[in-house]
Amino acid sequence: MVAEDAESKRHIFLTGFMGAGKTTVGQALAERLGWEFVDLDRAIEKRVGLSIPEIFAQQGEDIFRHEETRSLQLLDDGPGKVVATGGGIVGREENRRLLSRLGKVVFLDLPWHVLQPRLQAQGGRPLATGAQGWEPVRRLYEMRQPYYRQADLRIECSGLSPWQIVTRIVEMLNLCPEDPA
Ligand SMILES: Nc1ncnc2c1ncn2[C@@H]1O[C@H](COP(=O)(O)OP(=O)(O)OP(=O)(O)O)[C@@H](O)[C@H]1O
Ligand SMILES: O=C(O)C1=C[C@@H](O)[C@@H](O)[C@H](O)C1
Ligand SMILES: [Mg+2]
Repeated sequence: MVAEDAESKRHIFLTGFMGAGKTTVGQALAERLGWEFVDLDRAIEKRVGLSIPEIFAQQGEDIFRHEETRSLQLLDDGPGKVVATGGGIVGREENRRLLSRLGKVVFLDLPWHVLQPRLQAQGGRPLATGAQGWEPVRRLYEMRQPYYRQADLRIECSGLSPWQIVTRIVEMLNLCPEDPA
């Protein structure tokens, strides 16, 4: 059992829907802080030896979700890391407990009308292909909002560059106030 003290809450987790900028902002935040960056989706792909679309197609979503929880449990005891999570990580209660126990959770909040074109342009996400139209994806977005909103910090990202978002996170979490952006 990990104690819920400042020492155990060392990581910074970026959460938010698919396409919200977790990877982009996470990399920039890690660079700004000089911390290691971890992308949980990439960590799962490496451990399983398959891409996320392959895991969903060959093993199913349940196995993917199991691996997702595992990837949180496997975050080691080393120094704080900036962690970009998968868009669905907030779906499991166990994950939500792990996130808040292990670090500060930052929700990158964007309205659906900004996210949808990004998802359409990029493709490659099993739960957001648009193959059944975009309404089921929008519903998933809406369903997850209350869970994302349990974060320690919510950043309204509309109209902000990744670097501006990073500056806001650093300021709001008081991460290195002596170091100007
Ligand atoms: N603040 C921003 N302003 C404009 N475009 C952005 C911003 N942040 C990210 N993007 C762009 O949005 C797209 C999605 O970003 P990114 O891959 O970082 O999101 P994500 O939340 O990690 O998505 P997922 O993990 O679901 O694939 C990319 O094309 C990225 O360049
Ligand atoms: O929102 C989701 O459920 C997902 C988001 C991606 O980051 C991946 O974790 C996977 O494609 C599932
Ligand atoms: Mg990502």
